[in-house]
Amino acid sequence: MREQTIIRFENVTKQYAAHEEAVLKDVSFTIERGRFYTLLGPSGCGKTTILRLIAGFIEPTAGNIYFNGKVINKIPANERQVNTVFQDYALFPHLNVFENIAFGLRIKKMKKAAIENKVQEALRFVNLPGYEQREITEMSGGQRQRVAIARAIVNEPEIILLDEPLSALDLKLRTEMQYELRELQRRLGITFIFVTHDQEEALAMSDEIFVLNNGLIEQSGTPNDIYDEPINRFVADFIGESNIVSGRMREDFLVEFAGKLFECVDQGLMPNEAIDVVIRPEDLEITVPGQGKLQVKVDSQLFRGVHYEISCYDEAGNEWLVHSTRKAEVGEQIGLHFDKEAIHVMRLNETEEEFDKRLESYGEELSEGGD
Ligand SMILES: Nc1ncnc2c1ncn2[C@@H]1O[C@H](COP(=O)(O)OP(=O)(O)OP(=O)(O)O)[C@@H](O)[C@H]1O
Repeated sequence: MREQTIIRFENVTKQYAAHEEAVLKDVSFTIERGRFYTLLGPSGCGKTTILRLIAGFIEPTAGNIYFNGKVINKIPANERQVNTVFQDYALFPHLNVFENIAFGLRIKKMKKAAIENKVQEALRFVNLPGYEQREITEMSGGQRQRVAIARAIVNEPEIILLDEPLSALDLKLRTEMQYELRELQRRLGITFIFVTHDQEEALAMSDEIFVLNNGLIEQSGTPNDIYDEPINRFVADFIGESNIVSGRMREDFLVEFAGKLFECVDQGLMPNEAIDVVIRPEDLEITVPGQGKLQVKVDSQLFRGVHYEISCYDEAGNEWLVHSTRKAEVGEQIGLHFDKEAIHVMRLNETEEEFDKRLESYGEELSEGGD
């Protein structure tokens, strides 16, 4: 049986020039076969560098990259079972759709009839049957995107790398292509590694997300894990809109912020430990003044189509962003209610490993408590 792990990075560092700072710093992770991964992070954090290392366009400065259990640091790109879909698609403008897709197969000297079959199959996969003779210049952005994907899948790679492939498309087409790509990955069962700096795209598409910052993986996990339990301020801020305030853990299940004490579900921290607290805007509910857990004054309001985005301030001077279907008036005093589960306590400078252990210990205590 084939191993489930397809790619493994072991303490990989990449430095482009000897005197410059490393752009990847001692990074380790595994990629499992047949899943959809997203590398998410701000510009320059090292996403494309990871793709290039997997594709074989560059070599690590230190550490090892494994493919199906074997070190591949020095294996050239053309000998890897990996294909890349680039941001600008990198299609050949002087070749028609058929020839663009057939290109890699011709290089491999595949027989004409086999090429014909494979190209037709790839075109069916990306919903472009009948487009063989079209010129690339006569295709729309979304269609070019599909040709680029067909060109990657026709080689039957074990992994497809996608470097911001949707960034050139308008919002509507982009959303359509997100569905299409996700669906295509499920049907093909090939491992996809997708790069984006758009957190909504990452949440919508991925089985697993790696959040990168400054050459390090800050957190990895399912979209739900990362959205619901961000490990630190950076991740909480990067993934969706958040209210992040400084606080102190008074004792297990009791946290202090905005000058008050609140019941929470977190435990295992030091008494009086300084922490950050995250509450998502959609977890705050507007109540009449005097009720709710926090008293705030509305500072501004924006209509966002589905909800109002309301910015308010508490008496301690913290800003709170609220997503609500209820309208508020600028200057109005309102109360804010939230459940204790909506409070996410983040330890300052906690590593991902420590964070996972802490979460696991909650799980164990809960199940013990339930017995
Ligand atoms: N060939 C190179 N030589 C020197 N520095 C490089 C080279 N390629 C990338 N870098 C630098 O390495 C860092 C990481 O680049 P990388 O392209 O991996 O980031 P990224 O997260 O993909 O960013 P973006 O979203 O802007 O594409 C950046 O600071 C970049 O300037």
